Amino acid sequence: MNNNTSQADNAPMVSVEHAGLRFGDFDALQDINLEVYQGQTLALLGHNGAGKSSLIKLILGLIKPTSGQLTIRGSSVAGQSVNLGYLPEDVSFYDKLTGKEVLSYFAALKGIHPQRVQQLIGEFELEYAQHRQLKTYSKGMKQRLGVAQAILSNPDILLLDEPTVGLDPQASQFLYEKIESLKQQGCAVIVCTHELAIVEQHLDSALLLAGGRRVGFGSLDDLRQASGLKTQIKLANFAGLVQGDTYLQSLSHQQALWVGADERKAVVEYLVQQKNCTDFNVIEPSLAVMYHHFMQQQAPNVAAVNGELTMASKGWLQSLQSLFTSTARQSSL
Ligand SMILES: Nc1ncnc2c1ncn2[C@@H]1O[C@H](COP(=O)(O)OP(=O)(O)OP(=O)(O)O)[C@@H](O)[C@H]1O
Repeated sequence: MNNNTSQADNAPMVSVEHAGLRFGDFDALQDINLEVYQGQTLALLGHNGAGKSSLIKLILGLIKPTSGQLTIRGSSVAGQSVNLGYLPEDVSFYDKLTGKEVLSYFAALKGIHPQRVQQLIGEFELEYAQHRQLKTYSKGMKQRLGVAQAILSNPDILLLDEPTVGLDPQASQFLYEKIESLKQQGCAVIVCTHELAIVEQHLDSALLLAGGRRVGFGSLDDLRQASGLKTQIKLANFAGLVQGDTYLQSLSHQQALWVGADERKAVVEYLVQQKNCTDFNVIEPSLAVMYHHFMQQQAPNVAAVNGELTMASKGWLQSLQSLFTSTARQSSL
């Protein structure tokens, strides 16, 4: 892993241009564009079936795009010699092996020194369980082992498919701390997740997918700008400040000010200049709020299922419809 070059003059580690992926007559991905740089984390977000895992498989070179192109450090995936680490969605190892045996097996496959195995067992706090069979491991222990396996070779690019699913908050935090330290060493991290609150604290950019299409891409600030969602500014002395101030009155609604991303800086500067404004709190739209905003923009294709918003592909909607029809038919018999 090389972290000597600065991000600014660096070529992207991963670049995807107008990539599409078809399974038969079904478009799993359409016109996807993204870039990920050294030392950055990209979050892949989207509803079930949006195409996140398919995109990860494209980047890994496990499947080929049916249109567009994908390059790793400027070379086509097929010709690249970059070091990739991967944690699949449903990580499962042979459960009669011990944790140490699993890591040693992968290290031997990749020609990695056994010392690295012992180092990772220590880093991932698995010393106490290293000689136990995996069938005795909890979900969190297996997940830690899975991430340790993914970073055995000090990868340049690390792809994690739902790494924190089923983990308690502390275990999730632990994994993201590991990801942060890999980023510091120059690793580009791509993480696919539904856990927006935690990934929001660690991402550099996010790609939002709906129905196989890109519906948002960029840093949190870029997404805020693109969404048009407003920032809330809560004033400790709301009435005292807003009364008689036509500028603040124009921004006020329900005991707070609401400002667009482009006017936020000016409003904050204005407030700082007000003598009786001693305390205010700026609340940006969260990643979760923006996620729902971008998904709802796809309203014609969105179906509410089990109380959750789910983007439905045409085929999926049709099968759901026929299921309802057949259930209705059965109940009327
Ligand atoms: N091998 C395949 N053949 C046909 N269709 C596939 C294949 N793999 C995936 N798909 C379809 O492509 C779409 C995207 O699937 P994918 O697994 O990438 O979604 P996802 O965003 O990772 O979903 P989840 O959040 O549920 O894991 C889905 O409609 C899925 O059924």
